[in-house]
Amino acid sequence: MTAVESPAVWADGLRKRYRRRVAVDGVSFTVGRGEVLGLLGPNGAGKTTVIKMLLGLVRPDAGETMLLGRPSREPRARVRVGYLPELFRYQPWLTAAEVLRLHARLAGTAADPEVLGAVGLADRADDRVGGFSKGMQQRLGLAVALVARPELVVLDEPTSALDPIGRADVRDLLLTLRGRGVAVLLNSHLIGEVERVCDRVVILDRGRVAASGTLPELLGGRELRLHLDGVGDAAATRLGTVTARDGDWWTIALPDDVPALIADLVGLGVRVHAVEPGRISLEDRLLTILRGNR
Ligand SMILES: Nc1ncnc2c1ncn2[C@@H]1O[C@H](COP(=O)(O)OP(=O)(O)OP(=O)(O)O)[C@@H](O)[C@H]1O
Repeated sequence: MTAVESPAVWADGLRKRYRRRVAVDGVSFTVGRGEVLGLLGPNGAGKTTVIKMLLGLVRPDAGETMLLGRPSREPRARVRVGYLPELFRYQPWLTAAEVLRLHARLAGTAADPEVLGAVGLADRADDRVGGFSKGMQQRLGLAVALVARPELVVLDEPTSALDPIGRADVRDLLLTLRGRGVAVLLNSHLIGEVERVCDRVVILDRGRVAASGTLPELLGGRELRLHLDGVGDAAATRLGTVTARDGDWWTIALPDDVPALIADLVGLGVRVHAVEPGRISLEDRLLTILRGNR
């Protein structure tokens, strides 16, 4: 496998323990070139620890990681990787342009001149970072992640300080990056954001992968939504696996034979007002997975 064909991220069997607390317990996943992968999970699930192990900032107790076809521990693997940490702070006495030049120099390249414009800071290039709002600092952090024209961008909560327009800008930016073949690993609690931009999702819970797949695999077409009244015990049993219920709306696992189900429900005295394909939200899916995991 050449470096070009290899996935942007390859992680196999990652484990990390802090004293007696197991933070990450056998996590494996890949991020393809040009793919946007969302890392989701509750507080303390191990997302940031996984990201830090990938980037060589935390040493795994076990497991292997490759970035862009090279072992992550090699500094050369990280040259084409942009990273926005969860907690970011830049030298307050430097201007935005100086911060970018510094980071480009550290990466051994020239700064991409378009990057401040891409994060909406073109007119603040010569202002000192100490005078930036939190959201502006986060935008600068994104610019830092992109300044060396990376092939992989790792973003840990990139929009936590941003207003709704800033979030929409970041979504557009991620889609532009994907269009250029840049891979993105996105850790975010903003599930709507993940649902809009990610091709694939890995859900971590208590240090393990609780579920993973493309959005259609996780959400699409495998459920049916029914608006029903008069559902007695026999009809409820006939419905099979109920994944969600909101008053008279029932969401069930997609049965093999929908017309047969409807005929049986009518036969059991149920009034069927509506039947529609169910595509549940990622948030509902996440909650179902996490609750099932308790
Ligand atoms: N440096 C550390 N020392 C001790 N424990 C740590 C350290 N870093 C992380 N942990 C523990 O590892 C677990 C996973 O933490 P991590 O920060 O990876 O979670 P997360 O999924 O990113 O959470 P959040 O969504 O709250 O940011 C937690 O129980 C945390 O307390």
